[in-house]
Amino acid sequence: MTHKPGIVVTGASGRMGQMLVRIISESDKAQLVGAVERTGHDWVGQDIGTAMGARASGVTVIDDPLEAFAQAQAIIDFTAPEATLEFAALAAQARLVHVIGTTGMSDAQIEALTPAARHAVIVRAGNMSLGVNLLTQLTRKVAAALDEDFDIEIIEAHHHHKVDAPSGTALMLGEAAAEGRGVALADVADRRRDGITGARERGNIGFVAIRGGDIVGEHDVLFAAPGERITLRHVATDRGVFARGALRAALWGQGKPPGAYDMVDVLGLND
Ligand SMILES: NC(=O)C1=CN([C@@H]2O[C@H](COP(=O)(O)OP(=O)(O)OC[C@H]3O[C@@H](n4cnc5c(N)ncnc54)[C@H](OP(=O)(O)O)[C@@H]3O)[C@@H](O)[C@H]2O)C=CC1
Ligand SMILES: O=C(O)C1=N[C@H](C(=O)O)C[C@H](O)C1
Repeated sequence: MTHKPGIVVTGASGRMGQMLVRIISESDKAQLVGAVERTGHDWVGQDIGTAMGARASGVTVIDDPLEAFAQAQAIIDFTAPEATLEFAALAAQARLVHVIGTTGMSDAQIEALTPAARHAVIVRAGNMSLGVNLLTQLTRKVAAALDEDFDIEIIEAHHHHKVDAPSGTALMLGEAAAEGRGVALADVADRRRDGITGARERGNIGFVAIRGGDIVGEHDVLFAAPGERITLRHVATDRGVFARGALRAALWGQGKPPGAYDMVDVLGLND
């Protein structure tokens, strides 16, 4: 029998945490070996399956990440920036594959992952779906083909619980558009529109965030010129696409040299 990599899910009670627990439990390529929640969380001490209202899984939710990581080959982490930094240090100590889906990280927080990536395989992406990662490639190509007569706007929509804006995906798409244009996103990003903003600046890449209801995640890249418009669109209707992407990343990372990777590496989209 082949060895199935053991995976720990952090933030196991969250929307993505529960989806990951389900997807890993159904997989014949990996096994769930740990579920971590914050100290004081109601689910600590309970079986993760039972806490989710499903069948008992044999995995108890614990609040000591290091204890959980000791059993594992990979952790999948969709939590919050401060927590992700803490988990990265521990995953590096344990030489694990650390798959990071957490968004809303500042540039300084992303930079702070660098020491961990010397010891661990870190796969980080603002969106783990195949569709969005393909969309970034298309966005880069379209942006490279068009001149600044085409205003680029990135419009994203998410559920009302989401705490960060623009979404991680919107920023990935913005980076791709800026790369296509041969400019730095930081120089052209327009993230604040309120009041008398003045006319739109030529060459800027604008971001618009919609929050409402249970929208899973929708992203449009609009290229608007006088007389014509192009829209590239991705719509996620099921969080399973992110969880399956993350599991694929955790498996892909096994045996890879330490370093910082993304889903384009995992999916081989640059090959
Ligand atoms: N890259 C991708 O493909 C995707 C990324 N995401 C991102 O994943 C993240 C989580 O999203 P979602 O599941 O909807 O959010 P939830 O709020 O539903 O879940 C977050 C989980 O992380 C836990 N958590 C938060 N802060 C800490 C902390 N400091 N220490 C320990 N645990 C912590 C929460 O616990 P508690 O409830 O106790 O706070 C909760 O269990 C977001 O950043 C989101 O943008 C989401 C979908 C796809
Ligand atoms: O918070 C979410 O839900 C999502 N977050 C990611 C993001 O910020 O882009 C990915 C996905 O769109 C869902």
